[in-house]
Amino acid sequence: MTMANAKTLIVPKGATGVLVFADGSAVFGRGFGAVGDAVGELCFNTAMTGYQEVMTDPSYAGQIVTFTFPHIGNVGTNLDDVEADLPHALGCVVRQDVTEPSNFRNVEPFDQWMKENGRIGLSGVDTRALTRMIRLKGAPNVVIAHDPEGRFDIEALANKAAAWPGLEGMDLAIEVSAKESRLWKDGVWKLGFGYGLDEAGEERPHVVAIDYGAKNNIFRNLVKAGARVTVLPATASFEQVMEQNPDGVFLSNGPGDPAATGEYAVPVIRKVLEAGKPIFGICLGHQMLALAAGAKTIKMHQGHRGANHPVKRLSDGLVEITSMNHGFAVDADTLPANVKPTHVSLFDGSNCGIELTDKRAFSVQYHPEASPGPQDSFYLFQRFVEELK
Ligand SMILES: NC(=O)CC[C@H](N)C(=O)O
Repeated sequence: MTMANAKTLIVPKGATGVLVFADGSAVFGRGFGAVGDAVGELCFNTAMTGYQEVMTDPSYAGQIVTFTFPHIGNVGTNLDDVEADLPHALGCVVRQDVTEPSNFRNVEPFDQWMKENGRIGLSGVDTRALTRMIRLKGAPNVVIAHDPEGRFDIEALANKAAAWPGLEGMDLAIEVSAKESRLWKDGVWKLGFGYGLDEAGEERPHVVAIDYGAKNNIFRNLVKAGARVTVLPATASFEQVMEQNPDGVFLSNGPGDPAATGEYAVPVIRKVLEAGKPIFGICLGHQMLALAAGAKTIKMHQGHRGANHPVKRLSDGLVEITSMNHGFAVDADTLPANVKPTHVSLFDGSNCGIELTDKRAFSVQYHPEASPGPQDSFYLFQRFVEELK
């Protein structure tokens, strides 16, 4: 890993990719995937598996992911491990070069998949050193660039990184959300019985999900727990939500600053609460519920991204091993009297769950659908769907 100042920088021989920081420092390596450059926030993920799920999680919009696990791409890409149709992370930084895929499920090599989807990769980087740097200084704004000829104007790229306003104050949900309402069918078909009906032919409880950048596996889990799901765009009005005749409302995960998305989402959620409809939120959805209840969210120093985050359930002390991906958090000190904290991170004590004491609404900061535990947190989907029956 080479770091130097933009003015004195010489691109090392053989370097075809680079990460450029706003202060002009740079990390060189080998580019893969798409050619070009992209600007965003650099964050690290410590998960040892699931790179395709990470790359396709819409909550990574506006971000470049550096993986601490060295072997990324070695099982290629497939049609199952996707949280959305496209990768949403802008790019990724990895230790080892991407090798030929070796897996029976592989349909396309990782580097080719990245290229086809316009996503930039950088390999040959000491990603653990990069991670330590982020831990020390916080998540930086960077440009990732790939040029097979190794021609990089570092100063121009540094200026681009410096000019990017950063995730704070940025609403990205609006960009990645579904544009139209639709029925969620995938999981129901896979379970082998008709849409809307359960095994006994009974109507399933109807969950109306507000999509701020939802991961597909959340809907699969709602269906698995016994619900049928209608997905609405992030900007859906209270009237549009109620038109669907929901038994309950789900608030999805999503990218960007929750406070920015909250500007249009919170008034809708408050009305849903007043109407007495049960609510369940995950990640950004958790932050939305907290904001609607009157709490505040804050930007974290480095965020939580990985698949082994221990979370304590306060009701009985049970510890769940969870998957996380968030760079903002609900400020526990701002929770109003009618909001009870239900879960807490054992890494840093930050809030990981809430419940409203005067309404049927609860939410978690982590991802119960991602199942690293593996099933530690599925009870949340069951609890919500039972509530609706
Ligand atoms: N996964 C998510 O929903 C992330 C929520 C929010 N964008 C954050 O970074 O905190």
